This record gives sequence, C-alpha cells and structure tokens, in this order.
Amino acid sequence: MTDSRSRHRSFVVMGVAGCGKSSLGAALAAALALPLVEGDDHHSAESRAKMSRGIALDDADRAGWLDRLGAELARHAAQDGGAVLSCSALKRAYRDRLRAACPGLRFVFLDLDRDEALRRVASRASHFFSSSLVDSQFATLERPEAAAEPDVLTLPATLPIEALCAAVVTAPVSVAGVCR
Ligand SMILES: Nc1ncnc2c1ncn2[C@@H]1O[C@H](COP(=O)(O)OP(=O)(O)OP(=O)(O)O)[C@@H](O)[C@H]1O
Ligand SMILES: O=C(O)[C@H](O)[C@@H](O)[C@H](O)[C@H](O)CO
Repeated sequence: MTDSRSRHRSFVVMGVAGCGKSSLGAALAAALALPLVEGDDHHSAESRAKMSRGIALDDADRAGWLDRLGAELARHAAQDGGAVLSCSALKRAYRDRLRAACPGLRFVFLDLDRDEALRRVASRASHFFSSSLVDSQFATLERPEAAAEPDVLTLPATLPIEALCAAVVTAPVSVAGVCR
C-alpha cells in the first residue's frame, strides 16, 4: 500500500454510464504518461452478463470488483508512480473502499444529466451495457460533494475531452471543487 500522496499520481475518472469516463481516462493517461486501468475490464463474467440482460449490479456484485481495482491502483502507485482508472464508483462507500486501498487517490466526477446519458448509451449498439440501466445508475449515484469528500474535481461531462483533460492536468493537487 502507498500512503504518501506526494509519491504517486493516481486518478479515478468516475460517473454514470455514458459520462465519458473511458474517453477521458484514456486521454488523461496519455497526457500524464500513466497506465490506464479500464474498470469494465475487471467486472466478473457474471456481472457483465447481468448488465447485458438489463439487471443492475448490487453492492455484493461490486465488492470483489472494487477490491480488484483497489489492488490495481495500489500496485501501479508503487510500481509506476500512479495510474488512471475509469470506474463508475457511484456510491461514497465505493469511493472510500478505493481510497482505503490507495491513499491519496484523486477523483474526477464527470457530471452528466439523465437525457444525455441515455442518448449516449443508446447510440452504442454493440456495448454490453443495456440502456435500460441508465435510470438505475442515477438512482444509485451518490454525487461526491466537494465539501464532504477529499480530492474530488467535478467537471461538466459535456465539455470537449481536450478541455476536460486540460482542467484535470492543471488542477491544484489538493483540488476539491467544481469547475464550470
Ligand atoms: N466529452 C464528451 N463529449 C461528447 N461525447 C462524449 C464525451 N465523452 C464521451 N463521449 C461519447 O459518449 C459515449 C460514451 O463515452 P465513454 O464510453 O467514454 O463513456 P463511459 O462513461 O466510459 O461509458 P460506459 O461506462 O457506459 O462505458 C461515446 O460515444 C463517446 O464518444
Ligand atoms: O457500477 C456499475 O454499475 C458499472 O460499473 C457500470 O457503471 C457499467 O459497467 C458502465 O458504466 C458501463 O460501461
């Protein structure tokens, strides 16, 4: 486990399905020359099958997945100086689980409204995630409030990827706030 935030740069790009966490995660990893961890790649086969059948994951489905992601973050923090993880991290408890595995973790919350999330998810015909699950993502989401959670940068998910990436790269290390 790494406990000195000054020795690693570890980010989670989070939010509901379709918010752009995979797109921004990839851009940020490239910009910072950090490894990219795609959260969806670490879901169990059962969880992926569930989601493609239109059944939302629950806390039990996500527990092992979050532990695997936390272990990946800790490993990259120690070996590579950090990483960028794209991960829904919808609940505060999920984010705290990742923070416990990798102290000093920074979160980027891509804030998107329901209609735009639905539009984006429905337009990806081949993706495993069923668009019928978009409402459950919003029902599960506990928005990270900057005053209550450390190291969260909230950005409007409708900005161009380049602008989002620049906002993260130039944000102060201890940033906790909302950019508009
Ligand atoms: N900032 C953006 N502006 C406009 N479109 C975007 C933006 N970010 C992502 N998109 C588009 O939205 C769709 C979803 O993007 P992406 O797969 O990165 O989101 P995601 O949050 O990882 O979704 P999921 O978790 O469901 O895989 C894609 O078609 C992508 O091109
Ligand atoms: O916690 C969850 O419900 C999942 O991680 C989802 O958010 C999806 O896997 C993702 O958004 C689709 O790509």
